[in-house]
Amino acid sequence: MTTLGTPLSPHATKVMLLGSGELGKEVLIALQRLGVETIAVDRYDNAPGQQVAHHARTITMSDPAQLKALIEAERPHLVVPEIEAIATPMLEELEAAGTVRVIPTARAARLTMDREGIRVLAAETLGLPTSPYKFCNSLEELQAAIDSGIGYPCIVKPVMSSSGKGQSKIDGPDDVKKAWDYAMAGGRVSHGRVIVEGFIDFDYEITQLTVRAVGADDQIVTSFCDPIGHVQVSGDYVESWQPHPMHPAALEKSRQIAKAVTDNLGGQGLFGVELFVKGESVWFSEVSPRPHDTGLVTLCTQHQSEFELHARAILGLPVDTRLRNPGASAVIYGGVEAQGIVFDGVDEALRVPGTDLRLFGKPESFTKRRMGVALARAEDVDTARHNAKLAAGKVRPRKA
Ligand SMILES: Nc1ncnc2c1ncn2[C@@H]1O[C@H](COP(=O)(O)OP(=O)(O)OP(=O)(O)O)[C@@H](O)[C@H]1O
Ligand SMILES: NCC(=O)N[C@@H]1O[C@H](COP(=O)([O-])[O-])[C@@H](O)[C@H]1O
Ligand SMILES: [Mg+2]
Repeated sequence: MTTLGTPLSPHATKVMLLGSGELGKEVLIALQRLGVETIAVDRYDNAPGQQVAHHARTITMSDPAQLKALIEAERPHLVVPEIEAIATPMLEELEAAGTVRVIPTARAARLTMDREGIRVLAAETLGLPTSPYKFCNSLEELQAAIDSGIGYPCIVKPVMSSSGKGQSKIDGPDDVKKAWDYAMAGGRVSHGRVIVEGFIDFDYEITQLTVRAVGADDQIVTSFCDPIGHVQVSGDYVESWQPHPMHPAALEKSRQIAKAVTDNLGGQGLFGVELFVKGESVWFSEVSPRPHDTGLVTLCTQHQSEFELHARAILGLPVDTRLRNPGASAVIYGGVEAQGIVFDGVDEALRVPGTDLRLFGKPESFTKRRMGVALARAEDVDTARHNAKLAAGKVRPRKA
C-alpha cells in the first residue's frame, strides 16, 4: 500500500531531485500534483526545477561530501538522479546504510553515470548487440583502437558526457586529433577518457521508454510505451515523434533488449532505452534510468507523460503507458549567449494547430543550450512533425 503525506508537514512524503533541468522540472510538477514535498538540487541557482519545487538547493553534486551532507540534512524518502554527473558511489554508501532509497537503485545510477559501466554491462555481461567499442586514455590509445579494428568512420565521446557534449564523428585519420581535443574539452566532468565506437549505419533510431512499476500483486511489472523516433544533430536531439512505425520483429527485439537491461538495473521508475535499428537488426546504444529528453513528446501524446509515469512508478503507484494520439516535439535552442533572454513570437507559435510550448526558464542562454520545446499533436506523425518544427521556428529567443 502506498500512503502519501501532506507537504510541509511532519508527515510529508519527501522526494529530492539531483539535477533540476527541463526533465526534472516536469517530474517535480507531477510530484507536486500528488502532494509530494519536493527538493530540487542543481549546480546553479534558479534551475528550471528549482522554480517549481518547495525547496531549492545548489551544490556540487559530484562532490561526495556535499552530497552526503545535503541528504543527511534533508532526509528525503527518495533521491531521484536527473543527470549523470553525481557522486554515485556516495549514493551507494547511503543506500547501503539505509539512509535513503535511490531511484531506480544506486547501482543503476552508478552504472549509467559514465558510458563504461553501462556499455560493459550491456555488451559483456548481458551479451546484447552494441556497436564495436574501445575505451582510451590518450590520443595514442585512440589511434591504436581505430587502427586495430574499430576503423573509420567512428564516433568518439567523453566517457562522462551527455546531450552530445564533446562527441564527434571521425571519417579519416585527419579527424582523430581534433576529435580527441574536442572530447577533452566537452565532458561534463573531465576524466581524460573516451569511448570510440564503430559507426552504425542505422535506418532509424528510437527511444524505448520502459517502466518498472509495482503491479496489483505487489510484484514489479515492466511496461512499454510506443516507440519514439528522433533526429539527433551533433549528438543532441532536435526532433522526436511518437509512435514511430516499426517492423514487428524489430519492435520485439527492441523490447527484449529493453527488458534485459532494465531487469538488470532493477528498482522502480521509467527508463529511456536508446536503440539503433536497421531492417530487423537492433543495437543497444545506451539507457537513461530516468525520463529521456526525446520523451518530452509524451507531454502531448500519452495519457500519462514519461514524467508522470516516473513519478507514479517511484511512489509505488499504478501506471498507464497507452498512447492517446500521435505527436511530435521540436527543440528551441538559445541561439544567443546571454542572461535573462526574452522569446518573441510565442503567440504566432501557438497559432499553429494542436501545438503547445515548454519554455524551461533557464536563467542563462547559450547558442546551443536547449531553452524550450514545441509540442504538436495531430492525426498523424508527419503532420505533427511539420507543426512542431513550424511552431519551434516561430519562437525567436533574443537578448533582452
Ligand atoms: N556508434 C554510433 N553509430 C552511429 N551513430 C551514433 C553512434 N553513437 C552515437 N550516435 C549518434 O549520436 C547520438 C548521441 O549519442 P549518445 O546517445 O551516445 O550521446 P549522449 O551524449 O549520451 O546523448 P544523450 O545524453 O542526449 O542521450 C545518438 O543518438 C546517435 O544519433
Ligand atoms: N540528454 C540529457 C538531457 O537532456 N538532460 C536534461 O538537460 C538538463 C541540463 O541542461 P543544461 O546542460 O542546459 O543545463 C538536465 O538537467 C536534464 O533535464
Ligand atoms: Mg543518447
